[in-house]
Amino acid sequence: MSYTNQLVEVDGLTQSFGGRRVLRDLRVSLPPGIHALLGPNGAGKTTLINILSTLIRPDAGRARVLGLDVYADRTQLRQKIALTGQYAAVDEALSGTENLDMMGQLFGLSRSAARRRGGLLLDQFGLTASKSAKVSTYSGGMRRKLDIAISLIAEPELIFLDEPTTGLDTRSRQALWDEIHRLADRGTSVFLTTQYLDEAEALADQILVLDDGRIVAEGTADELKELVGGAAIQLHDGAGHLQVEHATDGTAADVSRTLAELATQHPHLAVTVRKPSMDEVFLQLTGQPTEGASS
Ligand SMILES: Nc1ncnc2c1ncn2[C@@H]1O[C@H](COP(=O)(O)OP(=O)(O)OP(=O)(O)O)[C@@H](O)[C@H]1O
Repeated sequence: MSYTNQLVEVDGLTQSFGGRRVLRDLRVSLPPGIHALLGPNGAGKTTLINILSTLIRPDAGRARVLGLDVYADRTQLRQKIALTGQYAAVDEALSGTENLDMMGQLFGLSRSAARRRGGLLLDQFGLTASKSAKVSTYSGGMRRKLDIAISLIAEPELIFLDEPTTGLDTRSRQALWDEIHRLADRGTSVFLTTQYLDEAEALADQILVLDDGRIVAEGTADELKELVGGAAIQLHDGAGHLQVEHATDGTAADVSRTLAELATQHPHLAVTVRKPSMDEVFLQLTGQPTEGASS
């Protein structure tokens, strides 16, 4: 297998904790870009992100990120990636600005560049008013935002975001989405886990669905929707009960031909063209609704 140019290459990756298999013989190959890992609670998402970001040594199999082995080349790899979700980088005794200054300079930015970019990130995440206060006085949400800002300061080649918007307010969530798009435009790849399907759909080029330690589906949001069946024409009675469902490829020609047939048989039923939502896709693939499912 050639590992050149791939962002992530995983082959036969297996991980167990206390005799329980959490990842099962994973095979994944991802080009640079934005990738979302979706899965229900306990599916193994954090375990996979921890292996790819060098925090855990896998039991068996190979994993390469940016062409580097996650264990053998971990020192080199750590200089090219950033990981959020653990608050590990945040120093409680320093202010928000000081944390960003320090991490920016650790990643090789000049003092003035670190201060400038740090100021921008503090502003984007709504932390400007608290920038001089010690982090020990921050709320949980504020720490989370600062953790994300810190990981974005050096514009790494690849950033891992473990459920980055869980618990964030709408403004910060939007700020993070904007920042992810901006980073991607500048060539930084993103690998994120999320329970929000709209987030995966809005951000990711490719979505991996992980269930019980296995990748059960992979593709763009549209490709995943195709997997659970394409569009359908539905006819409802006056009480809103579904009476007839007819598959369609969704094209105008097919919809109009099908409707012409249905109209003669059921002239008084109401027509809807239904497309599967990402929530339905997720439910069908994993058998579980998502926490973030809105419908
Ligand atoms: N260090 C560990 N020791 C023992 N069991 C672990 C360890 N880390 C994870 N597990 C178990 O492995 C399984 C997968 O956990 P993981 O955190 O990877 O799932 P997840 O998909 O990220 O879930 P969530 O969405 O709830 O965060 C869980 O059953 C968890 O309890």
